[in-house]
Amino acid sequence: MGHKTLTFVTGNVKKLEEVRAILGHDFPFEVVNHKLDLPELQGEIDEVSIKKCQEAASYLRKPVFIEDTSLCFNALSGLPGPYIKWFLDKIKPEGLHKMLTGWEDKSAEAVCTFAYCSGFGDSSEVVLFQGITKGTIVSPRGSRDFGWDCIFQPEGYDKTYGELPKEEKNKISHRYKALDKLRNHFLKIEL
Ligand SMILES: O=c1[nH]c(=O)c2ncn([C@@H]3O[C@H](COP(=O)(O)OP(=O)(O)OP(=O)(O)O)[C@@H](O)[C@H]3O)c2[nH]1
Ligand SMILES: [Mg+2]
Repeated sequence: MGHKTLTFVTGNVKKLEEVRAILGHDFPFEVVNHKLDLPELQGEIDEVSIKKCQEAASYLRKPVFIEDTSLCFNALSGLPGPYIKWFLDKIKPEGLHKMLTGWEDKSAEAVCTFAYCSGFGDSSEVVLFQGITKGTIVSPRGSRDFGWDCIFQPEGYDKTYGELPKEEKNKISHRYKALDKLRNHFLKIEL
């Protein structure tokens, strides 16, 4: 069991750190990282993840999994959504918070979608594992180590992801919820 591997294609070291921490030592597959900055199609969350996964699998010519993270503002009908990376790059956490000035509704959803492709080629089937954590967009507080953590305050908490200890975030996060589904899937199937 211990020698089975799963290839996780991501260029984001913070994601990789969280994935390893959340899956922990009990997960019977070794997660091997392949660092690749993949082209990302525009569209709805599921579509973006499916294409990203097929792209990675056909490039590496082997089964892989990828992850795509969206931050969806309810007042903006789900935007920035899968485009959060570019918004964050250009306007930083402060700008993201300011985007909601003028809107009473500051609620948001952090959406994590893992996609696994067991073959390669354009028609290969892709399985999705999605986790959603609801929260509120607040002015930046806490660690700026990772993306927009400092402006996302999960529902039921008075701290942002950036203020919570890593172990706490990893128990309630969008990524944790998605990985829980992925874990159950891989525990059930024989690779
Ligand atoms: O504060 C955060 N807490 C998180 O839990 C989190 N997860 C992702 N992100 C950021 O949101 C964008 C997603 O874009 P994204 O999914 O395309 O990622 P990426 O391009 O960095 O890596 P990858 O596509 O190679 O895997 C990128 O800016 C990520 O840094 C997070 N920020
Ligand atoms: Mg990306």
